Amino acid sequence: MAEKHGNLSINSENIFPIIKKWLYSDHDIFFRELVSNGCDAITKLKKLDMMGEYSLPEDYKGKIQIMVNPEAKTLKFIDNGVGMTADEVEEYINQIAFSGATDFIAKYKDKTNEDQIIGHFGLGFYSAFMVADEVHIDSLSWQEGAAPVHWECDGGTEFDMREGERAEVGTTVTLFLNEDVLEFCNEYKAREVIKKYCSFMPTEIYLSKENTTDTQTIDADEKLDTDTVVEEIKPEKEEDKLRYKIVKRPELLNETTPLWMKHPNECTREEYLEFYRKVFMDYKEPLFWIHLNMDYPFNLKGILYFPKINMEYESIEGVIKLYNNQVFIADNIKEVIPEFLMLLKGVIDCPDLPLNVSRSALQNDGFVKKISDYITKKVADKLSGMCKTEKEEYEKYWDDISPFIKYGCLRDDKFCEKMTDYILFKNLDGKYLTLPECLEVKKTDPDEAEDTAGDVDAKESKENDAAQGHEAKEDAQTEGGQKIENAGSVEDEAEDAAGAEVVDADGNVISAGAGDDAEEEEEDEEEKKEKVIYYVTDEKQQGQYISMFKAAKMDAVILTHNIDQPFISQLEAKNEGIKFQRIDADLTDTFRAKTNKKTAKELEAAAEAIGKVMKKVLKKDKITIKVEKLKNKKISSMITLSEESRRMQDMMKMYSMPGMDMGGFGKEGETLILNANHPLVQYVMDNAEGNNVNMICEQLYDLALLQHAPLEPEAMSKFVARTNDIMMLLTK
Ligand SMILES: Nc1ncnc2c1ncn2[C@@H]1O[C@H](COP(=O)(O)OP(=O)(O)OP(=O)(O)O)[C@@H](O)[C@H]1O
Repeated sequence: MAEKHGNLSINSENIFPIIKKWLYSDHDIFFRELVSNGCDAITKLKKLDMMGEYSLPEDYKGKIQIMVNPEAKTLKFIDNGVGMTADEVEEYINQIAFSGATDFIAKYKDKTNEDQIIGHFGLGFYSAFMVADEVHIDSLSWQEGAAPVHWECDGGTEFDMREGERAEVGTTVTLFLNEDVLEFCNEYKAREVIKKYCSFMPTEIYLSKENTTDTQTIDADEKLDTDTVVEEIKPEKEEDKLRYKIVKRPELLNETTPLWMKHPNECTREEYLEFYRKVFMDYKEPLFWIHLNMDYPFNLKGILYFPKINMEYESIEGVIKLYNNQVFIADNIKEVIPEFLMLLKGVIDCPDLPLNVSRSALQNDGFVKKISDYITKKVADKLSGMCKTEKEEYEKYWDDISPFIKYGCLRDDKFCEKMTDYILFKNLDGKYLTLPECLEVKKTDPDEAEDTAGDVDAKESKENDAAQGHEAKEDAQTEGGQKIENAGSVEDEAEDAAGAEVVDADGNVISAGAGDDAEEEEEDEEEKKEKVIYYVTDEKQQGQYISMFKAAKMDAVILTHNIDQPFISQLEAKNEGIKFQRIDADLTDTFRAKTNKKTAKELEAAAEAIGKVMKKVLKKDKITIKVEKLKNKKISSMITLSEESRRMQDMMKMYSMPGMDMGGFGKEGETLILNANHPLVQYVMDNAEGNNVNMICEQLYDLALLQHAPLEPEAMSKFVARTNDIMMLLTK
């Protein structure tokens, strides 16, 4: 062919400095582009063979060789694909590819934020100039009679083309590296980058050092025709084999059929685990995985692993690697993968993705949204399916996966809808219940429960027999025994007791609704509709309340994770009639002895009197003081903290700036409940002016506080000193 010197048809003065500067942050991407071109060329040649237009040699094996040469400061990409004729180089490299690169630059040169470009697809061949001062192409086309072509360009707008010397069909691209990026011709660096981008490309990729003197030793029977023997190693003992020292073989760096490309039925558990270890370098076994495999309406394959998350010690950071036809694009592209799934580890391969567009365009791409929705749906299907058919396994994983699922519910409405019935709640007995199971009504009779606790005297027990009979009948209909109580049902139950006369702890007949006005009944109706799920946030701190609940055969669920508060708030917002209440938020009727209206009035009056004394002694005006007749006579005092106030306080704490005074919000909604059934409280009621009343009041308050939260340091010192004083009294 005639030598040719030409001008590259572009308007820009020189696009290469722009390419170099602009793609600076991930300029290793040229590896991916040049290897991809080689892969494409091999695929094309195989297709020509299949179509009968070309005949591949018997022993043909498509492969890409990458050769580093630190001395010459070059990098070579050699493929045995279709190759190019001079005309094709003219068309594809001088015109199309160049104009492609120019368009690309023109489109994005004003975007200062490099992050806006996904993977820089579309830059192709010219990405070589990001790192090379000069690039050569040596190619021989598959076409019969084609002459080899040599093309070179030194990074300006001019190129030279002449007949080349390449003797085999295929292409060699040689990069003469810029002094700033010589690291790329270091074998180790090259391996790292190739592994990053090309680990799963569909053609074998070999790395070697040009003219290397490195050697390796092999058994004689392993020798290949391509090996260069440096030395024969004679066996020392007769029974040993003959060995050869050979020039180090090129190293195969990729896996051409990654696990996600196989059908799930063909993959073994060990293969999934092996793949996980290799790709994510995580030697902890994942909990389980989902193999995505779909061809319609779009092509998507992948494997998502649920890693074992230890929330207390590690921050959760997943990795989802995105591939396009086995070519790595990037990690964690949130436009394609729903954000909450970023906690997982996995690979997604979607050849249909439009990757040469900006991220903002991806966000608005309906197709990308569909992919994202599909992934979400698949994950929800897998989880709900597991909950339905492998409940035991699901329960086993629950503690690990629950923060992830709850986070998903908070972030994604559709996921939330699908998962709501498969969220598990661990109850006080360590059993896992679904939300519907939690809400199943357990018509508990407080008195029967109290009997079991052994804290009710015989009189009370007998008096409530009527209600118990009813309870037994109901219980038989309630599946699984102990359920979380339906607020409002307790009172109704007692009153419904088929005309039975219900008597309070003092022997007074309760009016059982006869005297109640219509308004009260309406309120009951309202209450009935609202289902309360009690919860515990700290099993140790709320231990006293847990004991009370257990004694009363009431249940609660354990919600100790940070994410639980926003999660339950969302559940409440989305499910009218469901209310979550911390175990110490209020005194439920279950714990109160039944009283008639007269006693209630008396207690109110007593509360007012004792309240004054208490407030004065404790120097707290905000505190609410109630006097109740608790069935458990061992409890003298307890604190409740209204759910709303507590949530508000928690929120304020969470958002408070350092140093912000929280005092204004402190303890609002706090109620001190004094048990009129306890002799100490009775003593205070009867002896408001008594000698030790102050001390008793303070002690009652501190004891109540202690069961609810740790004491502040100052309060603790006072408590200890006072307790000593009280013990001194015992010595007298
Ligand atoms: N190793 C190669 N063997 C044969 N043809 C090649 C080779 N490298 C490049 N080409 C030809 O040059 C053209 C332009 O390459 P370039 O990498 O710039 O863009 P592309 O591969 O078409 O698309 P992309 O921008 O997605 O990489 C290719 O389409 C191909 O026809």
